[in-house]
Amino acid sequence: MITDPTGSPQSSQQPHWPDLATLNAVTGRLRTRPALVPFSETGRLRERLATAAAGKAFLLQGGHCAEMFGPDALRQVDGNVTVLRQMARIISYGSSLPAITVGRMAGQYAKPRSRPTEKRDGVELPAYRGDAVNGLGFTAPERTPDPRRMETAYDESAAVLDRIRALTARRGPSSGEGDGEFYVSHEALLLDYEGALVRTDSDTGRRYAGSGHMVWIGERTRQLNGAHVGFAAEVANPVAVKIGPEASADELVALIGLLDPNQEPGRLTFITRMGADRIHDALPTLVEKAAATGSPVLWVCDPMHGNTRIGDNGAKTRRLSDIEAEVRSFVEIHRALGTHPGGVHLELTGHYVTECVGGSEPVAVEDLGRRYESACDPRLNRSQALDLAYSVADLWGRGS
Ligand SMILES: O=C[C@H](O)[C@H](O)COP(=O)(O)O
Ligand SMILES: C=C(OP(=O)(O)O)C(=O)O
Repeated sequence: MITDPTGSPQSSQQPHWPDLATLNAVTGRLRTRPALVPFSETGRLRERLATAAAGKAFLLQGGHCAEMFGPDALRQVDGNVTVLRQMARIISYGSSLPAITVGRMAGQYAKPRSRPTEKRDGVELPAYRGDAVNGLGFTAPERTPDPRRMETAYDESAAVLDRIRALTARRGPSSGEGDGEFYVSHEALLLDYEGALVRTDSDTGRRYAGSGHMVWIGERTRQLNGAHVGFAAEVANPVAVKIGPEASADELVALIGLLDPNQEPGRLTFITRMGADRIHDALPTLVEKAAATGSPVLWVCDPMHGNTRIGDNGAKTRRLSDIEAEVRSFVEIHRALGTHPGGVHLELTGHYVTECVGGSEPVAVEDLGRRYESACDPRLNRSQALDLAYSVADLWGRGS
């Protein structure tokens, strides 16, 4: 696991809020706000994911690496929803499986970082940790964590959800089955925010993360005794855990015991992010040992996070060919083991950016500086995302 140099193992990757009085006031106000998503929708997503775990549906999860605040970001929602729905149709058609579409949207405002600070020209400042924590601008005031940003994150999430609902409202009998269904997810990283938005369903008495339909725990925060796993264990949402190449089978078995002790289909997803060059060594044992527990876990491939490289200009990039290779290996491994490859988890945008290399409208290494707009990690642009959707449709279609 990637260790965290900044926080205690109990609650790693948390900001050092300088103003605790404001923090308490903000979390107090957040506790009075309604959940952002209805419990009924969250429950329905769990049912949908159960079908994916059984090999009868496909999970398409994707969106920005880091969502940002403001009108530009809100305008980009349309492009992201459109590309995800286009991908879902391509994949569904090619694989003959219904696609469950889940945005990395309406809450993806907090980022784990490899290093607590960033240095430029001899100046060292706190690293950007997502708009819910601090600003991207490289100045001391911008980079100082500000708890009031968590309230903005709530308001921005609500605005994004409104826009998604407007875009996905059924338009009549010609709209395909499931077209009105679009779910949202994000990394449950910022415990002050997530904790303040837990709500109890008075009908069932179950506790839900009210910040989104599905939440995941990142590779850097999945410590078995950590606060993030503890948080996920307490809520009834579908939860996912990112699994990198250093994970041990014992850790996965322990995560199953902690997060899905009753082995309920649709509850737990493992999102594996191994890297194209490591997946063949790392994944098979993990899948075999987890499957041996009888767990109905849903296996999803994130082919982005294990394939990040640093380009000549110092910026992070990813090659579409590596991304496709990891997805191909993921499918081959699951097919060989008799388990189900359940879907993909992607960083993408519906807009034309030049952050990842390759594709049928190729982005070359020399193009990377042209439209590199991500606040954190490189995303597939619309054309690359559609290229990948065709490869995925072909891979899943061959096995059906
Ligand atoms: O999106 C994921 C992580 O936040 C990201 O990969 C960490 O990036 P860093 O290594 O630049 O901190
Ligand atoms: C940080 C992320 O991934 P990981 O935890 O797999 O590194 C992410 O998906 O934003």
